[in-house]
Amino acid sequence: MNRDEILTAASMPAFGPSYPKGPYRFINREYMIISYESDPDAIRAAVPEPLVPASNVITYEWMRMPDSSGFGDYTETGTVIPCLLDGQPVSFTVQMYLDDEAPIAAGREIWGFPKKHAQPKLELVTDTLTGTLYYANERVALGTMVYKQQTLDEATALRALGKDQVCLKLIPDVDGKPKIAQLVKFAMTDIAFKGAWQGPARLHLIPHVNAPVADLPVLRTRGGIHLLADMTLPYGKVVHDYLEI
Ligand SMILES: CC(=O)CC(=O)O
Repeated sequence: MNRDEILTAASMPAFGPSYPKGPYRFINREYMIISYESDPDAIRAAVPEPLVPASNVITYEWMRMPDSSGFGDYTETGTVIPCLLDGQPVSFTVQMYLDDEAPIAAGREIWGFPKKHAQPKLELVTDTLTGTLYYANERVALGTMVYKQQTLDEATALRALGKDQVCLKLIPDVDGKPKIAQLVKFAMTDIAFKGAWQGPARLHLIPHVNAPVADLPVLRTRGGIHLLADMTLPYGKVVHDYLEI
């Protein structure tokens, strides 16, 4: 393998890369997003400066991605905190759990998604849209929402899907010291809306040391939205570099 071949490899391992180069297109990406009130001190502790929490209402989300270029068929779940960055609204992803190695590796290495391997599920069970998360054989999250009872307008859904997102990317150097410590921003593009609904939802989070979803406790559930769309995840942009300060 020569230098050019090494530098154009899509990802590690160069001999059988975990994921190809982008763009990454998702067909029929389905979301169940449950909003809930949580503890303001716990929220502040989970948010890296200079991001500032926008409110004490945060979201716990499930995503089904049955047809994703380069990544395949997988399910993901995790916590997102609405924040402000230089006064602008962004969504900060605190933790994510998924069942597919390719997007775990790509998500962590490219954008800094806080992804861990686990067993999430999002499915329609009789009349109930149902999300679960199992970590190390234990159930740590259960979300339920009524199914397609009330539509949500397309403009609101597109605003939610296209909102700027931010991740904290942390990659150590060979000596264990930080090599990359950045906030990375990106937003979904080329969104093809396919449907959106809203309605009552419930969320139950169970304490677990290695999947600490319940460390942002549910004080009151506000409601859920259910979205279906195609979209592209583009590369990101560094908006804050902790090593340059
Ligand atoms: C690869 C990714 O990080 C995208 C996703 O799983 O949402």
